[in-house]
Amino acid sequence: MYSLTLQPYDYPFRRPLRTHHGLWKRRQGLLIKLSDGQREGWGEIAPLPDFGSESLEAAHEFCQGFQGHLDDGDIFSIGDRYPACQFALESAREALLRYPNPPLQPNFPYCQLLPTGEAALKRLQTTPNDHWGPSPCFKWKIAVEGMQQEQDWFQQLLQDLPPHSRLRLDANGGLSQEEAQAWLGACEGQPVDYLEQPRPPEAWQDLETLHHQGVVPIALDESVANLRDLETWLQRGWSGIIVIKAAIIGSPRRLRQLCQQFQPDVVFSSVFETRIGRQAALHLAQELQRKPRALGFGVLEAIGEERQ
Ligand SMILES: O=C(O)CCC(=O)c1ccccc1C(=O)O
Ligand SMILES: [Mg+2]
Repeated sequence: MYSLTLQPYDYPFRRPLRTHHGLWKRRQGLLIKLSDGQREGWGEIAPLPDFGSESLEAAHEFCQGFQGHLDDGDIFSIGDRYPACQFALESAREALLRYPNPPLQPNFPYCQLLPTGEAALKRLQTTPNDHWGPSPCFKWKIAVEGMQQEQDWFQQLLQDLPPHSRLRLDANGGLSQEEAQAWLGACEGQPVDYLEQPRPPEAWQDLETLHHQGVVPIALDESVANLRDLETWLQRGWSGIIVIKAAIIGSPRRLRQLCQQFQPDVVFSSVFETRIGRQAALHLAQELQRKPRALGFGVLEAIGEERQ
């Protein structure tokens, strides 16, 4: 039996982030503490309803239902309607079992999220190259402004990248199939890791088509936001990249099982959680990410330092 304490948080980003889903200004979530009297473990509920997770309100109400006490059986029987709660409570339990918990730094580098639109160019132009390390990785959001404008900026961005950089483009499902084809054309021969979620999840055949063109790998993100969708894609034999937003995907235990069974090429990625959720996600990344790909946790410069 554990005691459960809930601590809501709400902090504004120093810089709001623009994506195809809109303007994002703050992060709200719920820190949870499990204690067994001797040891404690923290977890974080950082929902992303745009990606199909439960809302913060639903998660909060669900956790309040335990009235401060729960056991392993409760943790492992949380319904799939509460993926962020599954992640938070299971990872708090794992942190408790590891207690006292040494901070962990996996050896993978981070991919730096650039500001959206033209601001990315300014960021690169005003930052000394050596700030980014020897072989930097950057992510840039697209499908926010018009395509021609973005492709012009993209050409400039390629010029401005420090030597030996890699770039990831994330459309958040906002391109038409024709636009996605045009982006693949623009990326050909360029140092682009992948084009992330060019089409919305319902256009899954378009995503397969784009990936099989073989120009630049396609990464799924919104398409695999929960374990059921992830399993569907893996059973269908998806051979492209899979972005794992650990904080919203659901049960870490079931995620481990799927990764062991299918050995997918995964990249772990932030949902702008605090260091509590990030720590749990990085533990999973260390365990489950097979290729040494930059982790999608280079987000502090894009949104500003968390106020925790
Ligand atoms: O994945 C990364 O490199 C940065 C994180 C990121 O882009 C992101 C952060 C919060 C919510 C959605 C997304 C996204 O990948 O679409
Ligand atoms: Mg994405």
